[in-house]
Amino acid sequence: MNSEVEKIKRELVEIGKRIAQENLIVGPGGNISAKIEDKVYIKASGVSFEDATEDDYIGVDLNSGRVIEGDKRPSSEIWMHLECYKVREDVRAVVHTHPIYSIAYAFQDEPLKLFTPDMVALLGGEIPVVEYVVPGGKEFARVVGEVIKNHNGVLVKNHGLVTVGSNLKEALYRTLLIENSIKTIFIAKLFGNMRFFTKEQIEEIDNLEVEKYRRKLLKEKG
Ligand SMILES: O=C(O)[C@@H](O)C(=O)COP(=O)(O)O
Repeated sequence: MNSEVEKIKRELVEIGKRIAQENLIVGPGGNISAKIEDKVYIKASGVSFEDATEDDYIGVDLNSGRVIEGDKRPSSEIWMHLECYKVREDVRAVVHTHPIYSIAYAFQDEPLKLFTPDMVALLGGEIPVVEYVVPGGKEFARVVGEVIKNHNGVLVKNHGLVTVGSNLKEALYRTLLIENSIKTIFIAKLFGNMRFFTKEQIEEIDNLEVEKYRRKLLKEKG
């Protein structure tokens, strides 16, 4: 195994454990992957993030979906992960989780709009909601891929959240930020007031040199 593969598998294990600690899934729910050239390393199906070791991350050929490394079955969401890489050259990592607030929010039929500088800098735009699709198939992959062409995440009704990034950390931070932002909306509505950014405010933040620097750092270092 080459050192790049060893490194990515170590990172997959680490990020998977963080996902479990953050309660973004329960038991074997959710899956993550990372791309190296024309190979994708993805969690094995049915394995819990908290238990997963490096051997539970399976190498799959990006174009055919054929297993090329590992002796377990890859995640049932392999087609969705491959589709995210195929629709966007810049995507190098995919995180799929089942976060409580995100699932609840998706029933509102409203895209998640931006209301903090972090959201503008990290999410890069609103997060759409799509209708429920049977998990694990090519239709699910198609529906998610359609949104990922132009967005860094998608909320799937009755299911969960998918985020992408140029590395695993960026994809994970997007998941955490979406879940936290939805918690904020929930609390703000209890207090009684809530205000989203205007188009002008978003553009203003997007053009700030300090935000460009922060974004660049995360993309480079992961
Ligand atoms: O919700 C599902 O069934 C899947 O999307 C899932 O999260 C876990 O599937 P595996 O990766 O096959 O364990």
